[in-house]
Amino acid sequence: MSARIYRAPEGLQFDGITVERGRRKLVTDADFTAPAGQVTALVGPNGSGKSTLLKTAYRLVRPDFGTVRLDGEDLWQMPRRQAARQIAVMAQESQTVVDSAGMGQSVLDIVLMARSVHHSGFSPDTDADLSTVVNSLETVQAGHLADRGFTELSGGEKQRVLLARALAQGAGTLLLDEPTNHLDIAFQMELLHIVRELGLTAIVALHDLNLALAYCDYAAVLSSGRLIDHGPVNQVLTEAQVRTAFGVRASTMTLSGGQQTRLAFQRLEH
Ligand SMILES: Nc1ncnc2c1ncn2[C@@H]1O[C@H](COP(=O)(O)OP(=O)(O)OP(=O)(O)O)[C@@H](O)[C@H]1O
Repeated sequence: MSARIYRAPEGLQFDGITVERGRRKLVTDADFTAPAGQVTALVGPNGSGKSTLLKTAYRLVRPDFGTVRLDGEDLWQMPRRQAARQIAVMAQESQTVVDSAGMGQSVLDIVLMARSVHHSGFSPDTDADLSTVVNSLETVQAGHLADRGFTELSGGEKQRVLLARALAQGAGTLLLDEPTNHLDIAFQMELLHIVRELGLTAIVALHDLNLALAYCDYAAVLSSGRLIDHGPVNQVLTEAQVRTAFGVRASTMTLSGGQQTRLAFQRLEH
């Protein structure tokens, strides 16, 4: 199947990205642009390469081939701090990393750390930093957690704080790897609503295809490390594509007088 390639003049562009480990290709020649100011869902079965592809954009995994560009500029050629000012991340491992680094630290301290990318050396936090942090916590309805210790929070509370931390970084691009883990259904929807309302360039790795349909503008589908489709979410997350990518029977339902679609799933009988 040929992938529909949408190229935007600006945004986050993956240009022929290949990641290898030994003789194995984890991602093969991935080629798409997450358009500026839009939310792109990155979907695909377990192990299809979603996290690996996102890691090439937040500079945890250097691509063996290809280039990741932000608004035309090669991300891997930028100074680290410049890249960090432009791209904020909420990764799957963020909870563990912050848990071990944040022993004894308050939520406020944890979120304030995100502002360090705007400081040179050890310059102190400013009132503007504090106000950004308080606003970010309030945006994710976690203002009441500010004085609590991070490690004592529930999984869902930690996810909210990590989203606040990503927002407090003040970057124009957000990368969220399965951000709805641990969240109750109301806050799963709230989180994606918040992300969409921000108007930033965002890529969100998601397993829930209905959340992708409800809150994302675009979708990119990975299967065995290859990008098999990309485009407007309603044109990509179809019954046929779900069957191809996930081996699952999907039936489309329409909502809001036909304006929106959702999917119901059934196991394929072999
Ligand atoms: N450092 C590594 N060395 C070797 N293989 C790796 C490494 N990191 C990931 N992989 C493999 O690469 C493949 C893609 O992994 P990745 O985590 O990117 O998938 P994913 O689509 O995010 O999966 P999931 O939905 O389960 O989180 C998997 O088979 C994984 O085992």
